[in-house]
Amino acid sequence: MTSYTLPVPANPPTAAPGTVHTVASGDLRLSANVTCWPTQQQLEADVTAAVNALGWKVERGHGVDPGKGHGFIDSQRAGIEVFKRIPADAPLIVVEAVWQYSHHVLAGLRSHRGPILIVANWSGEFPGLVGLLNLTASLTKAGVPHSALWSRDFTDEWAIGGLRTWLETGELRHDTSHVRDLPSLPDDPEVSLGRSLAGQLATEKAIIGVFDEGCMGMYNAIFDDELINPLGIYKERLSQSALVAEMARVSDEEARAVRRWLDDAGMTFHVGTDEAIELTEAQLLSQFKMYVAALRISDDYGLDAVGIQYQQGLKDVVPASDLAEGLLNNVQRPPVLSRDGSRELYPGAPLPHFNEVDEGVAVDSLVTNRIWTAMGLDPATTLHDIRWGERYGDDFVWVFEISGSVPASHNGGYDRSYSMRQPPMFFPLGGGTLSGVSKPGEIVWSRVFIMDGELHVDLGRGTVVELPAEETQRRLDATTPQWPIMHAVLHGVDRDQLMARHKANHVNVAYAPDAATADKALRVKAAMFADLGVRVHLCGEVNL
Ligand SMILES: C[C@H](O)[C@@H](O)[C@@H](O)C(=O)CO
Repeated sequence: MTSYTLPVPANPPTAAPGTVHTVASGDLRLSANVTCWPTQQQLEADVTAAVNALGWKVERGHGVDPGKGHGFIDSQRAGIEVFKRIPADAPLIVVEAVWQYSHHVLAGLRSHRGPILIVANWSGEFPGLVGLLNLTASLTKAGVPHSALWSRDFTDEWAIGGLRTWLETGELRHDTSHVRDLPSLPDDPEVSLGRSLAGQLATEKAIIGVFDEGCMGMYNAIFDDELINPLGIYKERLSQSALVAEMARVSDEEARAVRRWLDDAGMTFHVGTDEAIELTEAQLLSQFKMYVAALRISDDYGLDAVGIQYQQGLKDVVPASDLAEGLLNNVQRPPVLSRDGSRELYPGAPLPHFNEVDEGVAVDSLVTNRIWTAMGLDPATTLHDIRWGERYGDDFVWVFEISGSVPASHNGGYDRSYSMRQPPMFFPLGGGTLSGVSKPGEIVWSRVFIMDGELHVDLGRGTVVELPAEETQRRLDATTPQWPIMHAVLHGVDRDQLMARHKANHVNVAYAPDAATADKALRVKAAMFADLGVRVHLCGEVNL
């Protein structure tokens, strides 16, 4: 007998035959969970009907909290508690109609032994597909086997077939034949440029500034130092509190000068007076102070790229970081001087900004910035959420839609860019976007991700198409009208192939002036990443 207090072993529940368990991971923000709850209920009803029709029962792993007004797992702690009550060997479906924080369910999914399926509704209304892509990417980084499926309402043959396969075999494989490994590259001017830039980065090194790591549960977006240091990339860990402190040192006059510059450049600000639902002059002033402060701190630390998390803390202190982020990513931007007024900071160049401190985007933006600059191209780059998409004419046209800002050059300039108040359900203190419709043109798209403990990159080509104004508006209205939109057609990659393969909710894009130059830039990028030791995959039709 021992006198020590031993923990009482939990009595794990056993799986009932023919029963599928479901969970729903949610946002941390109550307002988002409450607003999106009816849509989630509809998706859960659709998925339950489909599973029942295949002869299986569905048991929801957690209840609805009437006090909160939703039934989402809304924290990591809540997720850990929910998973204690789910039989570890039962088939489990994570049902997502919303943007969700992957870490809410990661702990439970890591130790779950039964088959795991992540499903989302093919709808742009809320970022459920974006949530699915983050969770599958996070599980890929964590090495947790899983399958994924998406459908408008789970009544179509394709989705029902997929569901049946998963229920019968515990696994669902999709066609990813569009992906191939990079072949060895001939020594030509592009390959040689890629290799020299890789050599320079690895030896001279670069610093990415991270204002508070780990945004919105995006486990996939945290890149360990051990993985990025060999590329020559080092992190400077910064606190968002320091950003707020620096903002307080920026004068109103300096912030107003930023506004005057943007007004002169032709940008439109949709302002009002109601802080709760409209963009106000006070919100904008704060955002311009953040822009100046971010550049000053970046200069202090000698940063080569910077990322501001904004969520988990800063969203309750100051208006959105997006406007500052979009400005930083553009070559032409309001000048900012050092505190003593003696130097312009990062003159004539963007300071690559990686939204939501997505460190995969940080690595990519840095590499893109160097290649595009060396080739004499506009180095403005951004991430987008892979939000949704539909066919238009002969093409499947994606809605790439970042949650707040793009560099103005992607919209064709400041005079084609506008700022709207960020949606209150995600952004209680408001702040303006840097929005617009991305100009038609040729792009290189990419994603750096972690799989099997190594860095990988998917590279592909695409064309941004122009759609009639009413179709653009329909797509904006079907998603988040305040946010910047890109109508992207990916070359040789269909809808389901992208969804099945892409290991992130984010995709990086950069423009080239024509197809031949975009092909060349992609070749430089492939060569540079390969030389840095990143495993390069080509997706779809790529002219190497
Ligand atoms: C505001 C929302 O939470 C967005 O931030 C979310 O949909 C994303 O952008 C995820 O990348």
